Amino acid sequence: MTSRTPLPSVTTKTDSQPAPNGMGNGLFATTDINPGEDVLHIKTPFVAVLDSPRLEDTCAGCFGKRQMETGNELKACTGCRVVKYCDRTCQSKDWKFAHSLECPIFKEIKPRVLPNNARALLRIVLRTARNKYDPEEFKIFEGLETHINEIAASQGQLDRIILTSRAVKNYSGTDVEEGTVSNYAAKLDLNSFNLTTSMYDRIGLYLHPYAGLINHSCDYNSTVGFDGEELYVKAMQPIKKGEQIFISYIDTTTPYDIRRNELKERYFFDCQCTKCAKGTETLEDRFLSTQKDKTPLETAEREALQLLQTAIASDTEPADSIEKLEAAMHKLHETGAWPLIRQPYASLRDKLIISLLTAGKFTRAFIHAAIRFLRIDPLLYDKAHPIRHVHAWSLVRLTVFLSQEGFQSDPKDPVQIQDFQLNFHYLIWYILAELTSTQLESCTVPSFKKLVGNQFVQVHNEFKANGLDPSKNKALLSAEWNKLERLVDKALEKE
Ligand SMILES: C[S@@+](CC[C@H](N)C(=O)[O-])C[C@H]1O[C@@H](n2cnc3c(N)ncnc32)[C@H](O)[C@@H]1O
Repeated sequence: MTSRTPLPSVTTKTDSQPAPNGMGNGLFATTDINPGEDVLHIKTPFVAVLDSPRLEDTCAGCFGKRQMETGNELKACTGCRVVKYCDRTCQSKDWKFAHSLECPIFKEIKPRVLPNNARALLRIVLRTARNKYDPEEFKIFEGLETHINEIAASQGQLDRIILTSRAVKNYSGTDVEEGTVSNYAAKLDLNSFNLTTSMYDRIGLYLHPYAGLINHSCDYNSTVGFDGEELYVKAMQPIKKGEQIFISYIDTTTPYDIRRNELKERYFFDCQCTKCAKGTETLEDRFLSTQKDKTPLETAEREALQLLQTAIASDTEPADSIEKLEAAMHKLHETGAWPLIRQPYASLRDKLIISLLTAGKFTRAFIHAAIRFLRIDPLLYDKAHPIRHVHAWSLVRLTVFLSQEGFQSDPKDPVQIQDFQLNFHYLIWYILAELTSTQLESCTVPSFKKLVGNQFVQVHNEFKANGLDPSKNKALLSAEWNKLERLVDKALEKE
């Protein structure tokens, strides 16, 4: 049963109610919800804007969704030349939504480009002045939490909000009072989401007041994803009628203290979820040994984090990043007590895979993607979690690439892939078959599911054209799988 709220763009199986334990309001299931089902689907944002670096390479109308399908080269808006679009369809949609109002302002202040939060605030103010918001939606927006008292106590954030609001008030010429604009800015800070592609890469920020009502738990039951401008909140576990919907505001794979500090600093609350109730007893906090003296571990962590900082600095060359990330991972590994899944180890590997791809080191990227797929993700993420599916997909893409382009192993690779005599085609089929068979319960968004489904059909048809059907050859598939397991084990021995 899907119900419609009185809000025009919202379809949901929830309603909003006061939540227990001082959480303010929250969303609660109005029916039982199965894993993979939509808890909430929002067609049109209240506001969504691209991060400044993405203005260059992402369509401001479809946020990359149509762009991926059409492959069109983006064209800059001829008025302001700040935002770009796939074509007239994307341009005219955004023009009607808000760009007609902001375009003359962007043009006037060029070459300066406002940062993402100021552009979002400007859109809210301009749309409000033109009565472009649905009154019910706006009422929920006005009721959203701001934590203005806590913000007032942290001078840095207050100063930033005041400066942004003042600038937006001036540029927009609105007669809304500066205090009200600041209140909107505080709401935006607290309640906005990372706008992501259907592959879960961040591209901007997004706000819808109804989605802003969802509270956090480190032991969350739902996840958020975007397909263009559409937001999907999907159930990751079975949710019973009356249960509260929880998402994660932060990376919940980090240890207890880090999670709690982040929630306190950014969202001003002490998390009381079931995971935090277990304190430092959960997987995320565990070391491999119980040595009493933690100094060597703390030193290794500090040094690894320093290396990470320099590795991700914008002026670091990919080859240099790779060296630093590998050195950081080695430092943690060397302690003999740091599990692969304990942060920052797992996220160092994520960043390493990206740097290896950028540097064209595809064989090593494949090895680390396989380690992540087999040894890390199953422990860190629920099987319906979109991150798991996206990582599996990137392993598929890498395997396809190696199988089509051929490869030459790098002597620096922890193992030489050719020694394992992998049959890439069967591996690709196997991972895609797994991904496809779990699509229904997975929390990924429709475009992602379509991409995976199409690729599987294509790969399966190629096998069929050669008179083969991998689903009938379980022994061969399992032999390939064992080879991959061995490759991963050997690579980890060398880490
Ligand atoms: C995005 S808002 C969520 C909606 C909010 N409850 C409201 O009524 O507007 C985030 C704020 O909700 C509250 N909140 C969310 N999750 C919480 C939790 N697990 N424990 C306590 N407060 C929470 C905090 O005040 C937090 O700053």
